[in-house]
Amino acid sequence: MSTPIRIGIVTVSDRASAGIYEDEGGPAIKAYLDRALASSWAAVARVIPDDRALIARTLTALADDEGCCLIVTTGGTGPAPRDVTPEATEDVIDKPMPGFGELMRQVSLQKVPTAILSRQTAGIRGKSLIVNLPGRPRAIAECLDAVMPAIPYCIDLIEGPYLETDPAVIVAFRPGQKAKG
Ligand SMILES: Nc1ncnc2c1ncn2[C@@H]1O[C@H](COP(=O)(O)OP(=O)(O)OP(=O)(O)O)[C@@H](O)[C@H]1O
Ligand SMILES: Nc1nc2c(c(=O)[nH]1)N[C@H]1C(S)=C(S)[C@@H](COP(=O)(O)O)O[C@H]1N2
Repeated sequence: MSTPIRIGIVTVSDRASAGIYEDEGGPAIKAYLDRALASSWAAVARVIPDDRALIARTLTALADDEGCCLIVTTGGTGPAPRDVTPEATEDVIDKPMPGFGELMRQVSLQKVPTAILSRQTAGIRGKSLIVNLPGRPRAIAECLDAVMPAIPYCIDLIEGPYLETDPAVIVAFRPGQKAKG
């Protein structure tokens, strides 16, 4: 039996982690991936406060111990004093992938002028791709729609599992391969 594809979902929010409000971000990422992915996969979800060392430890554990090929974070990307998700991401990655943040800010700017306030980034740790999303739950689909087409091929390149998407939702682009569907 092949190992199931594991994807980390990390909500970074002081208030959601304290139970002051219900986390909508993590479930929105899971719902998005359930729609977009045709491969069977399992979510490894965490809800944690905006603490740089804890975020870094959580990302490391999901990549190294839980074997997640993709880790999507939500929250903590802005300019506020406690927003440190990009710093924690940079603490643990071997390789930055700046195109993700650039593209997500560009598409988000079509939706909201404050898109430039997000410092969201991405990078590779071992065989894991880490992608930051802003905290507002509605930002999740706005950002993932933009970067999702490139994610399966990125995971191929880092020798992760072969991720299939539902082409009715997202067409995965793999250079040299005809689009399916
Ligand atoms: N996980 C979440 N679930 C539901 N709503 C959220 C979540 N994260 C953020 N939001 C909403 O988006 C707004 C902006 O998110 P942001 O990440 O800036 O929160 P924040 O002000 O840093 O506070 P916190 O870290 O306590 O979520 C929040 O005020 C909240 O209304
Ligand atoms: N697509 C999208 N991007 C967005 C937003 C949004 O609503 N949609 N909110 C912006 C706002 S208001 C902020 S402050 C920054 C940082 O948000 P965070 O600190 O919750 O990560 O993301 C920005 N990017």
